[in-house]
Amino acid sequence: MENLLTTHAVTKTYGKQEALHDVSIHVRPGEVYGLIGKNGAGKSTLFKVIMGLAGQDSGEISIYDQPSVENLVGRQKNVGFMFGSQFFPYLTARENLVYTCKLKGITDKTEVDRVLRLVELDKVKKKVKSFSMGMKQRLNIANALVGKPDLIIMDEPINGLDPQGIAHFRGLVQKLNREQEITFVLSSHILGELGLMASRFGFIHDGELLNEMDREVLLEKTEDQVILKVDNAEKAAYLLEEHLSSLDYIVNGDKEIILSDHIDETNKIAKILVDGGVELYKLTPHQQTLEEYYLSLIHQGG
Ligand SMILES: Nc1ncnc2c1ncn2[C@@H]1O[C@H](COP(=O)(O)OP(=O)(O)OP(=O)(O)O)[C@@H](O)[C@H]1O
Repeated sequence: MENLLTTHAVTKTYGKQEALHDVSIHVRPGEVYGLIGKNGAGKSTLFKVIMGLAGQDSGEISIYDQPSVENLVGRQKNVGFMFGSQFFPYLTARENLVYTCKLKGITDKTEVDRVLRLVELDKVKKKVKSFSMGMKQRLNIANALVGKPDLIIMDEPINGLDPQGIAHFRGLVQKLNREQEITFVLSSHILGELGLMASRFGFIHDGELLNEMDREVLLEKTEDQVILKVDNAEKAAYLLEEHLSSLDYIVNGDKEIILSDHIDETNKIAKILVDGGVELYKLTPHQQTLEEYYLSLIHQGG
């Protein structure tokens, strides 16, 4: 089986608003797939369509290489889904999970203990209302783990977590991925948050999938740059274009230029600018961040 989950050219409109346009994603078994897109990009809609909670206008969903149009119940059984927390605050984690088991028709009495142990909530007795955000998130994962799904989909799971909570969440996802062989699809509007966690990425923007790529490829794309602070960015750009070949740069405001090539020639660059009468305040080497790469991807439209 090459892909565990695929969407084939899925399109979905709400009235006149096209939330998804021809979206095809490919999630392979065993990977942690990060779906990245800013607010309103279509992430939640795609997950709802995958889970059968919203109908698509056209296109298909396949899970385990099976077109799942007819098999909605099977789809929901095989996939653990987290879409915001919907727990009873006055019940404990265990009591909430007993309820989930009932909803899913699971009669195995050991299932609640199994999932509580996996997320390290088995010793916690207090009610969910006094849980921290991090504990609620672990309960969310436990909830998705009920019934031993092979695939867990989580919409914006990192939203609201502090750095320690994010680190714990990351460790848990990686452990479940490795030891329980669970495939994850996680969405975020911040690439950096999933940068350390996901092995593959899909970038969605205005309802369209711009690109899918492995993490190694993504990391190669974050390139070395040089940032020039000058008194006149427009004039500096003109001078550099005149003296250097194949120049890749962005003028950022009136006083800044971000250069992506000729970065080993900083002496030459400084001389061109100074000789041309541009005042050079600062020249700083810079490693483009994942977030900056993502913004440039959106800017280019793919
Ligand atoms: N039930 C709905 N009725 C009408 N429009 C909707 C509905 N749900 C989503 N949309 C619209 O579809 C587009 C995609 O929304 P969606 O919620 O899927 O994006 P998202 O990437 O999950 O963003 P967010 O993180 O803000 O939820 C948006 O323009 C949104 O306004």
